[in-house]
This record gives sequence, C-alpha cells and structure tokens, in this order.
Amino acid sequence: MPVFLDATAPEFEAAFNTLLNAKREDSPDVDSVVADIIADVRARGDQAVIDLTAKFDRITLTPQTLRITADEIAAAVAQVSPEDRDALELAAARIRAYHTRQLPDDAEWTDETGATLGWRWSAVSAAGLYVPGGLASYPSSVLMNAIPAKVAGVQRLAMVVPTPDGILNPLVLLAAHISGVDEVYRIGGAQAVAALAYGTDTIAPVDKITGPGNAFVAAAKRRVFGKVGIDMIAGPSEILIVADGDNDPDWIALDLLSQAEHDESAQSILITTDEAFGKAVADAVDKRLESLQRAHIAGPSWRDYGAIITVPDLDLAAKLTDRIAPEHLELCVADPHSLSAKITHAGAIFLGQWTPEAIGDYVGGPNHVLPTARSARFSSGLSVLDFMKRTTLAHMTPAALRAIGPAAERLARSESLEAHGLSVTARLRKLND
Ligand SMILES: NC(=O)c1ccc[n+]([C@@H]2O[C@H](COP(=O)([O-])OP(=O)(O)OC[C@H]3O[C@@H](n4cnc5c(N)ncnc54)[C@H](O)[C@@H]3O)[C@@H](O)[C@H]2O)c1
Ligand SMILES: N[C@H](CO)Cc1c[nH]c[nH+]1
Ligand SMILES: [Zn+2]
Repeated sequence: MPVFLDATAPEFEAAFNTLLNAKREDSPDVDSVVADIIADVRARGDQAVIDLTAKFDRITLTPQTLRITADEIAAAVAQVSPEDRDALELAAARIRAYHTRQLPDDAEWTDETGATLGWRWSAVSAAGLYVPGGLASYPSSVLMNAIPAKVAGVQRLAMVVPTPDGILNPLVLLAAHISGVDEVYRIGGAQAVAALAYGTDTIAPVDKITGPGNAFVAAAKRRVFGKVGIDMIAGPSEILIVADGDNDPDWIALDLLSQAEHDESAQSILITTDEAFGKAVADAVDKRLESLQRAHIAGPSWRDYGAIITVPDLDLAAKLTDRIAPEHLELCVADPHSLSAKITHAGAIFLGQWTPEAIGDYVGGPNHVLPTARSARFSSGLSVLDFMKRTTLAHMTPAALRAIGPAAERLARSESLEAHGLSVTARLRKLND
C-alpha cells in the first residue's frame, strides 16, 4: 500500500516533504571504476573496448566486428513482423512531424546605429546515441533520441548498444534504421561512452552523446562532459495524476503502474479531490498487481514511493503539482486545459482521460526523454535544440562603430585591457582622419 495523505491535515507538510525528498536511487561508488575504464580506452583505443566488452558482455570482438554491418542490420530487420514494423513507422512519422516544428529560426536586423546583428542556428556535426542493452533496451527510445538529431541536421549519428551474450532486440536495429542512424556498434557501458567521446581507430569521435543507461553509463557521461556535450542524466520514471472522482479507477491504476513498471524506484502519485475515488484506485492497483506479468517491479516502487493525496480543490492540486515538478503529469479532470494553465513545472502534460501517458511514450509525437527528480523546475525534455547551437552575428558600419565604439574603449580601460581598447581606437582614429 502506498502512503495516503490528506493535504488539509496538520501533519501533511512534513509527510509531503518526505515524499519530495525521497532518495530513489542507489548511487554505488562507480566513479573510480569508470575513470579507469575511460583512461584505458583513451590509452589503448579499440583493444581496450574489445577487452572490456569480453569482460562485461561475454562476447569476443575484433576491430572489424565492433560495428554491426548493413547486412546484419538487414537480417535483424527481416525478423520483425509487419505489424511491429508498421507500429514503429507510425511512431517515427509522428515523432518526426512533431520535432520538425521545433526547428528554430535564424534572426537578423539592423539597429538605429546601422549595426546589423543576429544569430544563426546550426547542428552539431556528429552525435552519439547510447542504447541500453538486454531487456532494458527500448526501440521507442532509439526513435526519441535519433529523430530529433536527424531533424536538427546532424550529419553523422553513431549508436552504441551492448549485446550481452550476443543478444540484441531486432526492433532496436529497425528503429535505428528507420530513424537514419548511420553507424551501430555492439558495445556498451563506460567504454562505449569513452569511445564515442575520444574516438578509437574504428570509431570516430562525436560532439554530443545522448541516451539512457545504467550507473556506469551515467557516470561516464558526467566524466566526458566538456569534451563532448551530453543530454540530461535521466533518473527513475515518475508519474503524477490529478484526477477528479469522475474517472474509471482501473484506468488510473494502470496509468500509475505504467511508470512504476519501469524501475524499482519509479514514483507514481495520485492527487484527487475525491477520497473514496482515491481508495478505489488503490484497490484497483492491488488487483492489477496480482495479475500483471511485471508486478515484481511495479509492486515495490508503488509500495515504497507511491502516494495518494486528497485535496479539497484543484487549485491546491495545481500548487502541489508545481512543488513535485513531475516528469509526467496526467490531468484527468473535467476541464484539463484550465488546470494545465495553472501549472508551470512539469516535463510533459497529458490532458484529459483519453490521453494515457503511454501514448506519449510511443506515438503521441512529443519526446519521452524528460526531466526527472524535480528537474522540470529548470529543464525540458529532449528536443531538436539539444542537437543545435547558436552562433551570434555582428556587422558594424563605420557609422555604427563611431556611435558605440567610444563606450567599448571606456569599458576596456576600466578592465585594464589595453589591446581591447586600442583595437577600437585604431579604427576610430582612421574614421576621424
Ligand atoms: N528511457 C529510459 O529512461 C531508459 C530506457 C531504458 C533503460 N533505462 C535504464 O538503463 C539501465 C539499463 O541498464 P543495463 O545494465 O541493463 O544496460 P546498460 O547498457 O546501461 O549497461 C550495460 C553495460 O554496463 C557495464 N557494466 C555492467 N556492470 C559493470 C561493472 N561492474 N563495472 C563496469 N561496467 C559495468 C557493461 O559495460 C555493460 O555493457 C537501467 O538503469 C534502466 O533503468 C532507461
Ligand atoms: N516512460 C519512459 C520515460 O520515463 C520512456 C519509455 C520508453 N518505453 C516506454 N516508456
Ligand atoms: Zn514509459
């Protein structure tokens, strides 16, 4: 049973803070192991990657077999049923259409001094996509990472995926193929991240690395940051549902479990205006847990990190939601749009009872790589912009330099940076000759 909380009770604030600050991830001391692996890959390149892959994934590779060939990809893709392929292609088309709308505009204007100013956007040249191995690999996450990169205009997209004991989900390769991934390597862990960041004889380095992974992958991404860009470090999944009593308790129960099943430390919270409905949802979760295949994972996270909070009105629900800043927020209320307008901090909002969060995980269009652990207060889901950077542009005419140059001279002097000031002065003198 998860914790039941009444938001009007005197003890609520303390209990709510405990919920917000629940430590939901073990952080084993992996950093020194990862530092050694990265140093090894930098020193020995391909051979280090091959040795570490033999150790952790139990497969023997050579520099020639690190990369999965086009023929191997075609053979794997041929195993996929037409129905699975159609579903993946529908998802890809919708994700591509959504992300194409995120492409930003360049800008240029001339101000009152005659200076022309602006900026222009360009894609990173090469991106690396980490895809977790074994059961943890999601074809949908391949689409969610690779498609924004391709829409941004990334020229080269290299994917790494470990194949423990040689096993790989063919749908992962199909997703890579559909989304335009250029190279796929059968490696994982910190050694794969290091190879992408620093390069080896076989793997050319990339400029940005994205994608989820275990603690070793996360530690490696943190360590290579600066040499390359990285996306966010995704924590365990979260869902917050705000629901009135006019919902089917079983639907809400399943939505709560949909994120609980991702991880033993996932968090599923229901805020409701109807106490009896909250109890009905808890019962429905228990019933579903008895029958669900993956109940062994969904059960502990629901029990340990789940909560059902009753509120007197939706205004308080909105305030609590902003404090939780959830990764996913479902609004199953009569007027979800008005409630949504009152909420600022959430990674993704799903409006109305016909929009289960799982639609967003696969086929809605928006990205499912989202900020967790309350980081929706200051960050956003993965987007096309994560694969782009902005270059600013400035063009001075003589008149513009005459108008604003003297201020630059003064500021340079105040910072004791003589050459800065003189580079302006020399030009102004020429203008005054
Ligand atoms: N969308 C998402 O947010 C999402 C999707 C899928 C998976 N995940 C997460 O990704 C993770 C998948 O984990 P995984 O381990 O199955 O796959 P993984 O690909 O993340 O890690 C496998 C690699 O970890 C390395 N490794 C394992 N034990 C090691 C050790 N003792 N020392 C050094 N390196 C070691 C090995 O190199 C191995 O190849 C889970 O934490 C899961 O929650 C998140
Ligand atoms: N809900 C996950 C992110 O929290 C993403 C995912 C992939 N597959 C299914 N769900
Ligand atoms: Zn999910």
